[in-house]
Amino acid sequence: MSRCLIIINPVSGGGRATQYAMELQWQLSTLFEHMEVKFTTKAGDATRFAKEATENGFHSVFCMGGDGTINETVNGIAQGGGTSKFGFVPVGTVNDMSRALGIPLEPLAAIRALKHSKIRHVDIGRCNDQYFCNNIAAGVIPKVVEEVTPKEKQLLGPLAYFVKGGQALFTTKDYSFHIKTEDHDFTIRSPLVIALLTNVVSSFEKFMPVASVDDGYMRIIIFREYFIMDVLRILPLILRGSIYTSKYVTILKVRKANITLLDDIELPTNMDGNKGPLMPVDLEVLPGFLQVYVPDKKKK
Ligand SMILES: Nc1ncnc2c1ncn2[C@@H]1O[C@H](COP(=O)(O)OP(=O)(O)OP(=O)(O)O)[C@@H](O)[C@H]1O
Repeated sequence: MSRCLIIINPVSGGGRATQYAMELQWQLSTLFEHMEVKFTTKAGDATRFAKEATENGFHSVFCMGGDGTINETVNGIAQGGGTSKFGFVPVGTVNDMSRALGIPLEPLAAIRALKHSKIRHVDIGRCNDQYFCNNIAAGVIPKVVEEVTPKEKQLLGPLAYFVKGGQALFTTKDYSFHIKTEDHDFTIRSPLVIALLTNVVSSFEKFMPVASVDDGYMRIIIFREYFIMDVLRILPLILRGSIYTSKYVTILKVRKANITLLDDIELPTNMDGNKGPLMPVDLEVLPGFLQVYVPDKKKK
């Protein structure tokens, strides 16, 4: 009997998820004989639910939420052994994973697209003993991203992160990182380091156009030290999609990396929009690990 679990975060995207719960159940009832629905009540629930379902042989685990809920659910599937297939309906503010995978940003369209879906084997990253689907960032931006309030998200959508991130760029604070990969071993001062698996960061779909979700690599993007005046040049480059070829970043295409902070401070990271581990981080790409439902244009 094919079983699936649906995990719903009732607070994602300002509480939008619950209004689509029935529609999602109805859609999946045409694909699965047995369905369970679980609502999260706190951080960590989605990971626990997804881990249990994967360990118990559920064919698929779906979640409805933002990138934070997706991250938690994928962590659960990975911790449970990775056998369950993964699907999601985006109801968050930024929805980077939807953008990277071509899943409609409108929840009803994403639910309907499940009918004409196929499985794509997508890379995920391991960071210490956790997993990420899109990015892990350390430096000036992650600090302020955590300060974006639900009200700001509701009012401004992804722009809330852009405004805060833009403000953070004006904080020209640099950190000393030691970066070691298969081919590199060096120390560098930088205000912001991002390890990225896809082409999208904070809704900017042209951030890393040369990357794709299943190329088996992550890009380590190291922002160079810059001056306040440079910010006015950096922001348009990010918007235009040409930051990755600019003089403001160094990019390493790698499968593994170890990033250590040499300054004697605690620097938090941000992982797929959630609070990530403290430095140092040990990173590794797990190529094609996650089996994800994505729209199949041919079937449609
Ligand atoms: N019932 C709950 N009440 C409060 N927080 C919850 C609940 N269930 C889950 N969470 C936490 O909410 C966090 C944020 O969720 P998520 O990222 O999915 O939505 P969002 O913040 O609205 O979207 P975005 O990241 O795009 O801004 C998750 O990391 C999760 O730990």
